[in-house]
Amino acid sequence: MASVLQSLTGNLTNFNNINYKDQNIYNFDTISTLIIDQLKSLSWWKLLITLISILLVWDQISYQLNKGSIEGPTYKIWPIIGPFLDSLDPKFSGYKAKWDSGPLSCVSIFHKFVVIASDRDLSRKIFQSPKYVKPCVVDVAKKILRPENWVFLDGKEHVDYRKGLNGLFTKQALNNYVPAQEKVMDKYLSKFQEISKDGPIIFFHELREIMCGLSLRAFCGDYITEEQVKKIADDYYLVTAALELVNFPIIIPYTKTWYGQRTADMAMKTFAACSAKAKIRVANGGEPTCVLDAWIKAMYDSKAQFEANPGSKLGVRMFSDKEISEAIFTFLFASQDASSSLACWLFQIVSDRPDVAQKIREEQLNVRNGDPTIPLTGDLIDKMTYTNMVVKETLRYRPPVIMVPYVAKQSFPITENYNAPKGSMIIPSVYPSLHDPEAYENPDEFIPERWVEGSQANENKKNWLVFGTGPHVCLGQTYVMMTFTALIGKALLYNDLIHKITPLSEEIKVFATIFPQDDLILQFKPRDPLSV
Ligand code: HEM
Repeated sequence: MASVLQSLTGNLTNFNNINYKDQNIYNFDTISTLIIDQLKSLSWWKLLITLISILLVWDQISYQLNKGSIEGPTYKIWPIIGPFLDSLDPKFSGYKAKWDSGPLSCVSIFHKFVVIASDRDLSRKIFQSPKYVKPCVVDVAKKILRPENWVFLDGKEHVDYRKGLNGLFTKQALNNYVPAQEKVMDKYLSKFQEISKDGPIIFFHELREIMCGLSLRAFCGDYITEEQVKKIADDYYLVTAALELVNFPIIIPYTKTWYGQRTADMAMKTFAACSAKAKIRVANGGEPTCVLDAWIKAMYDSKAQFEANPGSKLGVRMFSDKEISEAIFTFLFASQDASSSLACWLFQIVSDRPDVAQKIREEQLNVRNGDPTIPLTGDLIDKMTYTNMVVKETLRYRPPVIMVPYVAKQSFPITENYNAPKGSMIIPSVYPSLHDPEAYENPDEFIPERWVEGSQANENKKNWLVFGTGPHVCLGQTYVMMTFTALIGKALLYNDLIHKITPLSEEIKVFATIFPQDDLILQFKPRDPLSV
């Protein structure tokens, strides 16, 4: 290294010693010639080492320039790559250390400069600044989700498209999907009893499967077959793996991204076929029972209104089966990991707290007037106030999405003193706001009662960043509250949940979202739903 520096500084010193004035060589051509001559005089390996040295110095300088006054390592400890190796196996403790280091902190990985906001108001500002930021997706996402997919729209185009989707996830629309979802719940809850009859087993994969089943029934109703649901549920983790933040941007056969793309293509083909069937059924007057029906009905209704009144504005245009299938895939993509995370924590938390489980059971029987066989409806779920608070507290205590990556479209003045450079990744964090002692007393304790109406937690609405905020706020948040309230209620009515607690149960594993490190070892033991 010493010889490298000598060679580098030696050549630069020679260059400086030239008396330009005397030789009257101010012009650019002459200087360029000089540099080329100097470089020519180097052997190839000296040249290579010189270039590498320049790159290393530039890497550190550009890091300093981007970092400015915010928290972060004083210099890049690992030149060029930065903490790349850590990012291959992200640790929750690493994120926590970053949040604790200051309201804004940074890291630099290869050429990517990353700014992390831990402060509530700065995080909100980022979420709500579509002028400066847009959601950041890994390069390969456009290939897997397809470049024309709506999730890549930005600004007004995104807002307009979103307007057409919001109606599919309102409470009123969701009520129509509940009966199909209840069938999925019943089927899987029986299966859970069966597969764990000999004692607690790992439930991580089982819960991912039921989540996929619930979503796909809500999205595609009975147009999708059991086998198709099973196939997509089994293979979906390949998409998650392909879309990890650190992944190779080119799709090479038999690599993670290739398997991910194949799975996505297979799922979209299935959804396109479901859409074609739904179009026929809805055209024949079928009432909506799933997202596909509701969307297609909105298209037909708009078309009919427009034809009756040609001067009017077309509300919802007709979408092709391909476009619909891509959008449905994004719903699955957005929901699958976060819902699976919530499912794991929710089942773990209620299993470990018999008092909470008991209160849920009492409420479940009460809202059904003592008849556990009463079918689920939106109105019934509305009455499950305590169960709903348990779901909400789980989302606060263990928020599935701990931070959301955005990218700066232009230099972004996040604070008076700090401008995040254009092209940097800017990450508003969710977790710290949800564990802020000023909003939530004893934030590291699980207290469902903190959500009673008028309470401090309920009043601190600005801290509730579980589903983001701003133009990209989660489309499925009402769906999440309804589905999980109904699911945990039914599960507890009909089962004793036995959790095998291990030293890793409360440790947090990061795999896109967060999970208990031991993957949740659980048993579903049948119980008489009438016994309280
Ligand atoms: C526990 C479950 C879930 C959590 C914690 C969650 C959380 C989030 C978060 C944090 C965002 C980013 C918001 C932002 O950038 O401001 C988001 C976006 C989104 N979520 Fe969810 N989500 C969940 C389930 C679902 C489900 C079930 C759906 C089903 C439709 C869904 C659909 C979406 C969509 C489509 C977006 C992108 C919206 C856009 O870009 O306009 N999510 N979600």
